[in-house]
Amino acid sequence: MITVSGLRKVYGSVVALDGVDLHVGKGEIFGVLGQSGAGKSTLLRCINLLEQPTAGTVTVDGQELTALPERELRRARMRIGMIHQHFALLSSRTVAGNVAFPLEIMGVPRRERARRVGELLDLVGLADKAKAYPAQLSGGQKQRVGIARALAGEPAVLLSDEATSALDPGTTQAILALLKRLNRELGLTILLITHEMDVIKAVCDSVAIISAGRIEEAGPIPDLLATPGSRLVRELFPLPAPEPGSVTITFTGRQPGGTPVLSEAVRRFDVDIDILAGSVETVAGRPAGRLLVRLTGERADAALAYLRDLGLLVEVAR
Ligand SMILES: Nc1ncnc2c1ncn2[C@@H]1O[C@H](COP(=O)(O)OP(=O)(O)OP(=O)(O)O)[C@@H](O)[C@H]1O
Repeated sequence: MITVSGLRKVYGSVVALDGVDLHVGKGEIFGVLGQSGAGKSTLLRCINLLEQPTAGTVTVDGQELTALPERELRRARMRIGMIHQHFALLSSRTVAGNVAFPLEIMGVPRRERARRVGELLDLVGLADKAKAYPAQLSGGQKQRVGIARALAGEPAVLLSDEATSALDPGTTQAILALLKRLNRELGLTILLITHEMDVIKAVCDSVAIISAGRIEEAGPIPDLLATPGSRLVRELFPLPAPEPGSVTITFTGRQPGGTPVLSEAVRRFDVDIDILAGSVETVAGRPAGRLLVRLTGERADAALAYLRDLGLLVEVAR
């Protein structure tokens, strides 16, 4: 749905994007994770061509935006919704007026506009706030208005620029749940940028980690969880450096659910497992995590092979 190839953006002597390749599949929630200054906002602005890339191409929904003349680009941009960290609402307009704004620009007739605004406010759970002004809303409600407005043009993709960074943790989870629901119910493709791992954990199917204008690693989260040495895994589940002979076991979310795999290994192979450190969390709706253990017993190697067969990533420190 979104393909970015060889994207470069240079501001004077600053290389903000240094050859970025990215592919976001239809119906995916794709997260770009990176620290401040990594190039996330520049990437998002280059994807909807608010910023002209120095080099490279951007294709959205089959249309190469970097090849379009300005007039066609304006039309194509209407199919790209965007939500912002600080909501970017018009303070002099009501909630309904804010959501109606893009429809006015598109020339949608008044009655049709009113109908669409009603539907969109229903969709985001704000039907009772149509006549309120932004100043009368909570942060979470303002972001719901932002989302309704972004959906007005029936976009193929929604870009989210740190949309939950200004919200408290509870409100963040509610907004992420709303995005997930829109993704599922409307088949909406969402590309979000964030510096928060919690956002990635809560809703993303795929992730790209960006650092100094380059993509360090990218892919579906279950694939990255199963990749030895993955930076995502190291950041999600930090562990102390393993001593020689100790074993790092990564639960990739792919092992059969409901099986207590470690106690099963202990029983079957008559080994002892000493857990030295670990963390397990729900990632993309599945339990995943890492344990640092010491495994002892005559059949320790067979126990490790058994765990590998179950889809766990097992690494023995040398
Ligand atoms: N308009 C600009 N002019 C000059 N340099 C810029 C401009 N916009 C961004 N940069 C530089 O490009 C680099 C990437 O910035 P960008 O805003 O994309 O990072 P970011 O990952 O979004 O950071 P943050 O999370 O702090 O917003 C930074 O070094 C920044 O200073």
